[in-house]
Amino acid sequence: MSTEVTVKQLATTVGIPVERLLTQLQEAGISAQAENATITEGEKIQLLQHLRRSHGKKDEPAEQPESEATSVRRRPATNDSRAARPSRPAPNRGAAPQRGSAARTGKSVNVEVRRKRSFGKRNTETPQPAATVRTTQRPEPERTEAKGASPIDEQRRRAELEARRAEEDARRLAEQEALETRQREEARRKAEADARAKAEAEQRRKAEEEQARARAEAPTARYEATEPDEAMPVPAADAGESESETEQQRDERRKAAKKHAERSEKERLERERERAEKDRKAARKEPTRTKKHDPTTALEEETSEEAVITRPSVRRRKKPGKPQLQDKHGFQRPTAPVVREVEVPETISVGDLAARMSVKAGQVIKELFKQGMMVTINQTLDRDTAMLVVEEMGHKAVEAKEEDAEDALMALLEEEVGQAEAQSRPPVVTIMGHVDHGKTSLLDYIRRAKVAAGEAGGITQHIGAYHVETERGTVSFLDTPGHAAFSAMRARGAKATDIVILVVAADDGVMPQTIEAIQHSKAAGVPVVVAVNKMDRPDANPDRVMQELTHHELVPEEWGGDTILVKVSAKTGDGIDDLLDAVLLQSEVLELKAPVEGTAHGTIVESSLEKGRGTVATVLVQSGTLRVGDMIVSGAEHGRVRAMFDELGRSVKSAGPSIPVQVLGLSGSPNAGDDVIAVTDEKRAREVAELRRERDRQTRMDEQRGANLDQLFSQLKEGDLKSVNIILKADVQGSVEALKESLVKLSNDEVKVAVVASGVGGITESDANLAVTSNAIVLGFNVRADAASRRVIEEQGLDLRYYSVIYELIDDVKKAISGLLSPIVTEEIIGLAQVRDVFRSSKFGAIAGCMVIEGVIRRNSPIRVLRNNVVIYEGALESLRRYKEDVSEVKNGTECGIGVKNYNDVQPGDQIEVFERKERAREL
Ligand SMILES: Nc1nc2c(ncn2[C@@H]2O[C@H](COP(=O)(O)OP(=O)(O)OP(=O)(O)O)[C@@H](O)[C@H]2O)c(=O)[nH]1
Repeated sequence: MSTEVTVKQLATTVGIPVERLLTQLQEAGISAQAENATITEGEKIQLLQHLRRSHGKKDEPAEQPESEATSVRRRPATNDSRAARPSRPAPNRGAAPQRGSAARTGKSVNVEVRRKRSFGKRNTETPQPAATVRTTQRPEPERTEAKGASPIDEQRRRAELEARRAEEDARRLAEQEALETRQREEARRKAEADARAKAEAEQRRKAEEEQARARAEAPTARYEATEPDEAMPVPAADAGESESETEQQRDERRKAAKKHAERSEKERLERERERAEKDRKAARKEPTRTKKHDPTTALEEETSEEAVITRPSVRRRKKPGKPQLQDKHGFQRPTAPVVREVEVPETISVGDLAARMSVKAGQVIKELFKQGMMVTINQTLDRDTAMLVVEEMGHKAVEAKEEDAEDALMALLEEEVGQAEAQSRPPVVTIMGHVDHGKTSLLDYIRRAKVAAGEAGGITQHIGAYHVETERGTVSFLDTPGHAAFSAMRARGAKATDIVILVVAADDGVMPQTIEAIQHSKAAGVPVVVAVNKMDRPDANPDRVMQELTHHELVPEEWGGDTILVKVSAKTGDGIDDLLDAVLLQSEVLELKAPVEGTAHGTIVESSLEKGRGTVATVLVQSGTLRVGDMIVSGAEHGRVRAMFDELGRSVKSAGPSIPVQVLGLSGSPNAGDDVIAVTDEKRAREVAELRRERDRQTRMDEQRGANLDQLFSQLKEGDLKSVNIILKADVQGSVEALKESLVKLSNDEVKVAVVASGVGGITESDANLAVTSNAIVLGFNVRADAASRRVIEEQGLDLRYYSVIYELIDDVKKAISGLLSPIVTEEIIGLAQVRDVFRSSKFGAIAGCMVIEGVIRRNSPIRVLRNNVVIYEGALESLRRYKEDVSEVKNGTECGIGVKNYNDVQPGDQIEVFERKERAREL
């Protein structure tokens, strides 16, 4: 590496004009005439020495001891009276360590300052250390003795200036060298890169040429094959063929290569552009996501999390969308009809049913129209109709199992009963038997009260319940008219009876209703205790009774069977204690138990509406304890227990298991056999009651429709089949149930008996209208038709009949449908009197001051007392007076005084009906 520089370069380095440098060179004796003349290293030193000399500096030998780092020391000694201060080092010099030796003699201080300059570091850093070293080897007048203030200072300043300049020169030279080196290095690298690029291009071109040649012609290929290892001279080898052709080919190849390069470049640029675009998008998303994750506030964080969570989910949803779209054109209509399983609740609206079948409501309406029903979209359908529609429309209908308020209540009750501790309870006994075999007399004897005597026709009509305390224990009795009410209660799911006492008159033996009673008892799984009654009668034949009973699988114990049989007389009371013993023994065998504490649960034995008292329901408590103030739900009714009475009319506060009580407070009359449940919550009671009411309404509608359909059926399809439609009203629910059951059973192969409607209370206009539409006979049992209904009945020519004896009513219907239309004795009302006031007479008791409003009142005719169109008493007249005179009859529109025999409870507002038994032809 040469260290020679031109004059111009040196002038530039030193920072002086070229002319001046040339002059200085000439002065120094260096022969450099032009600016591009070279100056050697030696000449540089020569110039330097000349310059120093020209500035009056002491000439120092050029040869200094060689060292990597030259130290220049200065030891200025002063005898300054003041404290000597170290001289300030030049800014571009390294900090020199100061070492002061403080030798104080009197007031004078000797200060020695030593400076040290080091160039070693720069030398090592510089790529060309030789030049630098040489430059730094310049002898400098560093050691100067201070002699006198002014010349010494001047000399030092000059020396320092000179040194600085020399140093500057050296630095510039070093920098120049470094710059040159860098430039040379760069040039070299560039040359190498160019050469490499050229070689690569040449190589590429050669490869392309080879390929082209290989494709083009074989001779060329052969030619090339002769000189395979000559890479660069290939074009020259081509020149051997034809110069112009080669040139042309080369141009073409070049063009092709260029095109190819351009295409490659274009593709590359395209790829880069795409990549850049992708990166740009990613960069755009990235800050958003990081921003969302930035938890500056809790709310923001939450929001951002939501966004982060929802965003991919949206994408996820979107992704599968694409194939779906692609597949869309492949959609095909289903080839087979879709059959759905439709759950049908108890009631459902047309609209809801359509929705469950996934069809339009119009289709359901159309279907129903086809079946003869005009409905609207909001109309409610019962389950049967809805299921029929579902099946008709080709779907599968299943009954929906719904957990409604009633189910929930029942579940709760079962749970409570299951948890409560069960205790022994009294047996509940039902007395059954044939007519007049002595059921009422037996119960009466047991209760020590005379009830039988006052009953109309000598037959039990009201279904009651009583409990009696005997010396041997408590027994509760249900007094029912035969087995009809018993079976009606059973039909409602009530199992109120534990033991049946089957009364068989010893003088009469087993009769048809005795057999029916046995069958009902067996069907219910209730054990039977036989009471062979009327043993006091001389013609009593208990053996015959036992004999007949064995035909019906009741074998008495004394004959080796397991049936307890007790011979009694309701008249004399003989054997009654034995009968009660037998009942209690049977109950012990049955181990009857029920929880005493907890929610009360029972059964309605009977219920009726009484003026001033509202609904009066006889409830048999079966488990728990019913208390006054309890909220109860019974059938479709509910209410709070206002008061409770026992069978003797005494007010009671509570009733435990197996105890019957009369309950006041229900919202309406429930049916015999309906359950009674005490609930804590009135809301729940109302819900359950409403649910059941709606169900009952639907059932009634079905019943009505069924009756009409039957009639239609009998008229249109089977001309031979006759249907007798009946509307039945009675004074108490028990009678309604018993009559209904008996009437329906009268149906035979030729005639069908249908009870279109039935209920408790007087016959109303609505009943009459229903009778018109359903072409029904109206039967009143101990009830009467009000004025409005009578008008309708007369206008329409309907058949209205009143009865006060169950078996008369049933027999009438029975005989009528059996074709026994022989004239029979019937009742005919001949007069009606309205009670205006009641007077007390010492001789006759209560005397009713009346106005005859219909017909005629006759002295010797039987009468009935009506209150709110319900018969409350039946008997005879004690007295009939007009102006204190006894008269035999009083006509319509006349006032009179009536005394009722053995009855003193007549009240103003009551009606007294006078009737006669007349013989007339059957109309049924
Ligand atoms: N001699 C005698 N007569 C009796 C006895 N038990 C009942 N009677 C009479 O038999 C008749 C009918 O008695 P009831 O008690 O009304 O018979 P019932 O079975 O209740 O009749 P229904 O209510 O119509 O089912 C009455 O006249 C009673 O006086 C008895 O043990 N001996």
